[in-house]
Amino acid sequence: MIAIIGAGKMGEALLAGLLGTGHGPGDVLVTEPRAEHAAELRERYGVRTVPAAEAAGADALVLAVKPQDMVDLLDELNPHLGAGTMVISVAAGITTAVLEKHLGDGVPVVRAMPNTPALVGKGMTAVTGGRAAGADHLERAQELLRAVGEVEVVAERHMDTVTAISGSGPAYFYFIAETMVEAGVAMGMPRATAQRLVRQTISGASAMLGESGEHPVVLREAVTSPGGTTAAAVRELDRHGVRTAFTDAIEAARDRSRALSEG
Ligand SMILES: NC(=O)C1=CN([C@@H]2O[C@H](COP(=O)(O)OP(=O)(O)OC[C@H]3O[C@@H](n4cnc5c(N)ncnc54)[C@H](O)[C@@H]3O)[C@@H](O)[C@H]2O)C=CC1
Ligand SMILES: O=C(O)[C@@H]1CCC=N1
Repeated sequence: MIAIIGAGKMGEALLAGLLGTGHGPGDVLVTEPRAEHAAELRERYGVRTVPAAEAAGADALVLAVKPQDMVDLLDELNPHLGAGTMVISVAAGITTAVLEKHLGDGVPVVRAMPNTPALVGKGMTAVTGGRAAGADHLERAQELLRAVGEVEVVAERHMDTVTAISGSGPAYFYFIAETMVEAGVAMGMPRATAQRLVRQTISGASAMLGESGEHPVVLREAVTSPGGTTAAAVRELDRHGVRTAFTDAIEAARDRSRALSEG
């Protein structure tokens, strides 16, 4: 039995991803304190919603509450944990040391950082194991998360960078998409047309990146005709320091993830 505690944006994406890839609604318990949302989840997915103390007996607990709510939740779960229950936290910044401190040293914990494309089975998750997590626990966590996309095992020191790159990463693409749509509208294009062009362009570009195995520079060069339109656009991006802005943004996300571990 898998229990998802906190079915907000990320918890629900994992729930939907798991149910879409072979897990039945009877295999998953959900804890969600917002009563109205809990009712929607029961209706939409056919899962059972239960209090945290009951969910704590599942074989694998996936904790998807906000980092700021995590310590209270860990303290609430601690007395109810089943023997051998593995705990997977997806919270940004919450270290395996914090999880162990509040759950007990012998509890196998895995810190994971997924992203919302898990909802459509295209997630990217990085995982790292705590002190009591053996190879079998890490394998079980990977197997569970592979249901919603790809999984990479990383050293814990990289987890804040993972959060900044793949955890928050989808938002950067939506930001670009939003900007491209608005640019089209500003130039007089009907909004629906701009949205269609941008949606298919970004999903086509992503598919090429994913399927070709080419470095992004090679793919960008193939679009950049000598003396043409793309070169003119890229020159403007460079003039405005967009590369530096992106690097600074990703560093800010990494630093925020670090700060969240300090409470
Ligand atoms: N949204 C994203 O793209 C990603 C989020 N995460 C992590 O997932 C966690 C949740 O983030 P979001 O889903 O964006 O936030 P959210 O605010 O949408 O979801 C949090 C959920 O937890 C519930 N909750 C609060 N206290 C609870 C408790 N004591 N027991 C059970 N449920 C409780 C809330 O009602 C809410 O549904 C965060 O720790 C975040 O760092 C990780 C990767 C990506
Ligand atoms: O914004 C956040 O804090 C979470 C973690 C990664 C993506 N969303």
